[in-house]
Amino acid sequence: EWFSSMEQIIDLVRHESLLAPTLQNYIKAKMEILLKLKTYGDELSEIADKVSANKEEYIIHPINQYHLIKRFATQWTEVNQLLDRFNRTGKKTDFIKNATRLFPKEEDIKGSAEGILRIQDTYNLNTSDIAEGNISGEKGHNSLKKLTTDECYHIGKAAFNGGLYDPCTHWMQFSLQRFEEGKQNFSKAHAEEYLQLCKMVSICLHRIQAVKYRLLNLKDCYIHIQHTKITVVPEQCFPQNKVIEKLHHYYSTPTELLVLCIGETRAIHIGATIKLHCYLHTNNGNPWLMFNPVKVEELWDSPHIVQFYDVITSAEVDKIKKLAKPRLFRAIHFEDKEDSEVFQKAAYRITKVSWLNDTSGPVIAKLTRRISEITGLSMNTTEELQVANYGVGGEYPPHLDVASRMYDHPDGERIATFLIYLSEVEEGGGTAFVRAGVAAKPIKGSAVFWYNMYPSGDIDIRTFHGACPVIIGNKWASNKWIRELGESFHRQCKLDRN
Ligand SMILES: O=C(O)CCC(=O)C(=O)O
Ligand SMILES: [Fe+2]
Repeated sequence: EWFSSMEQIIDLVRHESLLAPTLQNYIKAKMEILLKLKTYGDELSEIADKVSANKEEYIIHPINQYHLIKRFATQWTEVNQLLDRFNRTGKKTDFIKNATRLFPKEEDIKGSAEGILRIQDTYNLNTSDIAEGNISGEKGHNSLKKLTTDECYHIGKAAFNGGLYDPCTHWMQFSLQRFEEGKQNFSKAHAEEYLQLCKMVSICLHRIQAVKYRLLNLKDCYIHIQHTKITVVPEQCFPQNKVIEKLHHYYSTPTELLVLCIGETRAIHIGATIKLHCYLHTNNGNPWLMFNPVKVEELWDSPHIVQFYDVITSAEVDKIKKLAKPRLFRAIHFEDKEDSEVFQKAAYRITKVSWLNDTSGPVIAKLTRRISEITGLSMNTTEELQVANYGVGGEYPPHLDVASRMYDHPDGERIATFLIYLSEVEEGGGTAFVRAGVAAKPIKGSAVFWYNMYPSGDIDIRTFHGACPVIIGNKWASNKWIRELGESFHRQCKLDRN
C-alpha cells in the first residue's frame, strides 16, 4: 500500500515523472513508424486501386511489370520492416507474414530491367520514349508511371552488367541530362564513369562489327580498357578469338533476327519467287478431319514450315494453363561443365515451363491425339507437352530444337516440332526462323509445325529459330516434340540421302 507513508507517495511522484516522458517517447516512436506506414499505405493503396481497375491492361506493359516488381522489392519490403519495428514482440503481423515469402527480390528488379533492355535492343527503341513509359507509341500502350531518374540510372547499370554497352551509354547520358543535385540517390561521378566506360567498349565493339555484341563476353575487354586507358584496338578486346567463332556459328544471323522480329520476312527481300499457299488440310482424308479440315498457311517452302489455325479451343487453352500454372519452373538446360554435366537455369531463356502428360488431364490426351491426326505422325515416342510462359521482355535466342547432347536418347532425336500458341501477344513475341527468313506470329489456338531433320535423318540447320522478346503481352506457348523412333514408318528416308 502507498497511502500510509508520505515517503512512498514521493516515490510515486518520481515514478510518474519518469513514466510520462517514456510514454511520450514510446508514442512518438510508434507514431513515427505509423506515419511512415501511412505514407506507404496511402501510396500503395492508390496504386493498387488504379492497377486493379485495369488489371489486364496494366500487366502487359513491361514498365508496369518493372514497377510492380520494384514496389515489392522496395516499398513492400520496407513496410514489412516497419511492421516488425512496430510490433517489437517478435510476432509478425499476420496479414504480411505469409506474403513476404512471395516478395520479389533485388534479382527480380535486375531481371526485369534486363527485360526492358532486351526489348529496347531488339526493337531499337528510343531511351527517352521508354523512360516516358511509351514503349509502343503508335498503339498507345503507355505505362501507369514514368521512369524516375534513379530508375534510369539503375537500368543503365543493368545494361552495363549485362554487357549491353550501347544502351548503357544512352541510359547514363539520359540520367545525367535529367540529374538534379540533391534529388538523386546516385552520384553524378559514378554515372559519368559508367558513361565513359560504356562509350569506350561500344566503340571497340563497333570496330569489330560484332552486331549482337551483347552475346559476347567482354569482361576482358573492359578490364583492359580500364587498366591501360589507351585507345583500344579490336584484337585487344578479344584475346580469345574462339569466343567470336563460336558465336558466329550459333548466332550467325543476328541481324536477321532483328529484322524478322519487327515483322519483315526474307520473301520481301528476295522478291516473289516462292509460292506459298493457304489451304484446308484433311491429312489424306483422315476421318477426324473430313468434316472439320484444318486451316493451313505455308510460312516457308524449304524447310517446309506451316502454321495450322484453330487446332485448340479457347476453353481447352484455359484448361491447359490452369494445369500448367502451379507447376511452372524456370527453364533449365543441359550444361557440359569441366568436370561434371549439370542442368543449369537457362539465363538466356526468359521463361518458366511446366511439363504435362496425357494423364495430367483429358484435355492433354485429346490434344496429343489431335496432333497425331493433323501431322499424320504417331505419338508413341513424343515428349510430354511443354507449356511455357514468358517473363518481362521474355525471349529465347536462336537455337535448334534437336539437342545433340541428348543424341543417345532411346527414342532418337526431335524429328519434328509442333509449337502451339496459347495466347495472343499484343506486340513482339514472334517465332523467327533466322535462316529460313520468316517469322510466325503468335495467334492464339494456332500451331507452327516443321521437321528438324531431313528424311535422311541429318539435322536441318535451316530450322534455326528463336522467340523474339515480348514487348507488350503475356505470352504462353507450348511445344510437343516428336522423336524419331516412332516415325520410322511415317517419315521414311529416300534412296538418295540428299
Ligand atoms: O516460343 C516460341 O516462339 C519458340 C519457343 C521455342 O523455340 C522452344 O521452346 O524451343
Ligand atoms: Fe525451339
